[in-house]
Amino acid sequence: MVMQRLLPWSTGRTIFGSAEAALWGLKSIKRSCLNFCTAICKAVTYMELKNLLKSKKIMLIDVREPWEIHEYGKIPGSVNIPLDDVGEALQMNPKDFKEKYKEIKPSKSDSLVFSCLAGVRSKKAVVTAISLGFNSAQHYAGGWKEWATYELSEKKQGN
Ligand SMILES: O=S(=O)([O-])[S-]
Repeated sequence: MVMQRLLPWSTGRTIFGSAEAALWGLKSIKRSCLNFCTAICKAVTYMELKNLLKSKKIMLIDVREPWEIHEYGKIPGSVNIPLDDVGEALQMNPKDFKEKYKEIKPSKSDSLVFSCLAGVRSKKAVVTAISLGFNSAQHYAGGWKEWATYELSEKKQGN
């Protein structure tokens, strides 16, 4: 009798307890992912990117959508691979990559820098690239937004 009275309460508590545990688990996973991204996503500055581009030692991959590039412009020398295609592109065979992107496919030891508008998508691209073994992948957190601002002010100063 006592057990019967307790059962609904205890079942409810169990369900509630499980939901609470699941929620805590999800929050903890989210926190870990954010920490993971922050820890592994190395970022380059505007000046570092400029120097890297000059040295031709990197492949700069712009992960914005093609329409954004047509509409707003792009960092000279960048290759457009939209974020959703990054994983597939980095797993393509070199011949298909060359055919599709008109560039030599980077090797896992090559330096990759991802950029987007303001650093959100490029950070995700770094996580994808690193998960595929491109361990020196970095991103330009300032993105097109910062690049365009700096370039404009450099032009105004006549540099
Ligand atoms: O390009 S963005 O994802 O930073 S807005």
